[in-house]
Amino acid sequence: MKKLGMVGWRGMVGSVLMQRMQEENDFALVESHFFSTSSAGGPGPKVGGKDTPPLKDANSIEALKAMDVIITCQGGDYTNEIYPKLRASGWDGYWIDAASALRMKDDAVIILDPVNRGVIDAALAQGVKNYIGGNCTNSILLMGVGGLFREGLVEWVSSMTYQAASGGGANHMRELLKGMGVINAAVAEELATPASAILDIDRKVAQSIRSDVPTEFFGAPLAGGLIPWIDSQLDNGQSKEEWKGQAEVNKILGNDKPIPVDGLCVRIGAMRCHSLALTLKLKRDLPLAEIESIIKSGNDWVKWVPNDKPVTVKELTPASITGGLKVGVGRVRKLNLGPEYVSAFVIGDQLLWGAAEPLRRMLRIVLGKL
Ligand SMILES: NC(=O)C1=CN([C@@H]2O[C@H](COP(=O)(O)OP(=O)(O)OC[C@H]3O[C@@H](n4cnc5c(N)ncnc54)[C@H](OP(=O)(O)O)[C@@H]3O)[C@@H](O)[C@H]2O)C=CC1
Ligand SMILES: N[C@@H](CC(=O)OP(=O)(O)O)C(=O)O
Repeated sequence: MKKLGMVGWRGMVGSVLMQRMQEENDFALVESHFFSTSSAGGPGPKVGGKDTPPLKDANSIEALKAMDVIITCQGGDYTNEIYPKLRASGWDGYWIDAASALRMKDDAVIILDPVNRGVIDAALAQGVKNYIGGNCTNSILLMGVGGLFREGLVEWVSSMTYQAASGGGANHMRELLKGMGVINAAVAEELATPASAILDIDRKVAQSIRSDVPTEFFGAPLAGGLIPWIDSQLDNGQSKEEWKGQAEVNKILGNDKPIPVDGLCVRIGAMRCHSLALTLKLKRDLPLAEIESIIKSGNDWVKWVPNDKPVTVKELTPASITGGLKVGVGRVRKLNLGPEYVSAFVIGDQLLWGAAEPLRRMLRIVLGKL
């Protein structure tokens, strides 16, 4: 049995990964070893109802070297610190990583197997050993409308995003909820009094958002608002998150000639569903029915939502999508811009296909079980 080292398994992404691996019985396929950066020697997690050996030191190159496969959700700082030392020590195992640190390296593949299994298989055949999960927004984009890319139909795509708090991490999710509570508390009395004036409520809410909603993690109030910037600022005016769109989508697809992908990335007050409002310029004027069938054929997780109001407001929402593997695709229609211009709204749980799911599937691919 191959030895699997799990690093970062108790963080937010790692916990979702652990849950999925237990659901799919992945641990039965490997001899698993759990690592920690902070509590080596402490008790390991229960897997399949059984205890695991004490935690190993995630900073020990010797301990890591004994693994055949390492999956890490520990973050980019850990990868930057440990990965080069591990390779320099002669380790030749498979490194499967949720962090962005190695994504654009020449010796790494961005993994999203329902979309780029061919790219992954070719890399495995060439002996590539580094397999990195994609940026959540781009993985959801491709899980949603990957069929159109597969058919070579996309000339360019503009992607305007609505990204959940979980993309920042657990503390960001907590900050959003605290902020919601602060706003509610500021007007609780008025809300309990039906006759109270709505403009008085609105004034108090605005005051509360400006002064009292916590901003420690997001740097600006998110509850009751939005933040039109995600990640750092680049010299060309893009945010880093926006830059990743074109860079990662084309690397995932293995394109020699890049398809332009760009748009604005916006943080909103959803918990863990990222959404994207897309404008796609297609290379041809296709009937809507054909576009629908190509999108549906993209992969088994596409949840097609017809462009009708009642079903859209019920099914194409975070409330419907959160916690599941289905990626909703709807609001597909021709735009006034011309017959090749098509809109789509894509929504997915960013901790599943956006983070954890491609990692556990890559383990199975390495093991020859998928
Ligand atoms: N958040 C996201 O949406 C996405 C994140 N990623 C990547 O995954 C990385 C990990 O992200 P995320 O899971 O959000 O990070 P977390 O902050 O939740 O977890 C990272 C590590 O923090 C340590 N830790 C310290 N205190 C606690 C605690 N109270 N509870 C749990 N863990 C604790 C754990 O390490 P230890 O056990 O060693 O102490 C844990 O593995 C990111 O840096 C990013 O590179 C990728 C895609 C999406
Ligand atoms: N940046 C994403 C989350 C994330 O972790 O992305 P990446 O894996 O590319 O660093 C967000 O905030 O929604």
